[in-house]
Amino acid sequence: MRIAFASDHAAVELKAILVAWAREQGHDVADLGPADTTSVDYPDYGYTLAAHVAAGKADRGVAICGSGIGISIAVNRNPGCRCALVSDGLAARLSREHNDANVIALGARLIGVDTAKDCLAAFLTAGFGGGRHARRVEKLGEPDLATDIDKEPA
Ligand SMILES: O=C(CO)[C@H](O)[C@H](O)[C@H](O)COP(=O)(O)O
Repeated sequence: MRIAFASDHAAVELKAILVAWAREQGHDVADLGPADTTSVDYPDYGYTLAAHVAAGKADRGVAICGSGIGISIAVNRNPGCRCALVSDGLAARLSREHNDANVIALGARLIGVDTAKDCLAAFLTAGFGGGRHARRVEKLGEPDLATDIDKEPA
């Protein structure tokens, strides 16, 4: 699988560990940076990753910052991405089965390496469940609905 990784300065170390792990598993990995721990802004790297995934250059994306929050918000600004902030393997699996997430976000300051690997392994192996979940994911592809003040819940 083609997997793209990006982070901010807070997560360079965890990113390097996960990149190496993913390569060991035989995946085709792109590390979109940053390369060192010089302070950077998570939107810059989140947007780069989101554009990469939305353009079809990677099948899945992994976005990491200190908490995972900022970079997940950045990635979700791209309508071609469904980014799930996860902190355990079950949430990562559900992000695939129920939400067809194509990006996960991790908080390097909040979870340990083993948990991060659990999240990544589940994210890479679980499939989308379809059915009722497909109807809901389709609605996520209509961002205009989120700003329609007259819209009643279905
Ligand atoms: O976006 C975040 C919080 O929502 C991330 O945790 C960032 O990595 C964090 O804000 C960076 O903080 P720093 O004090 O500049 O290292």
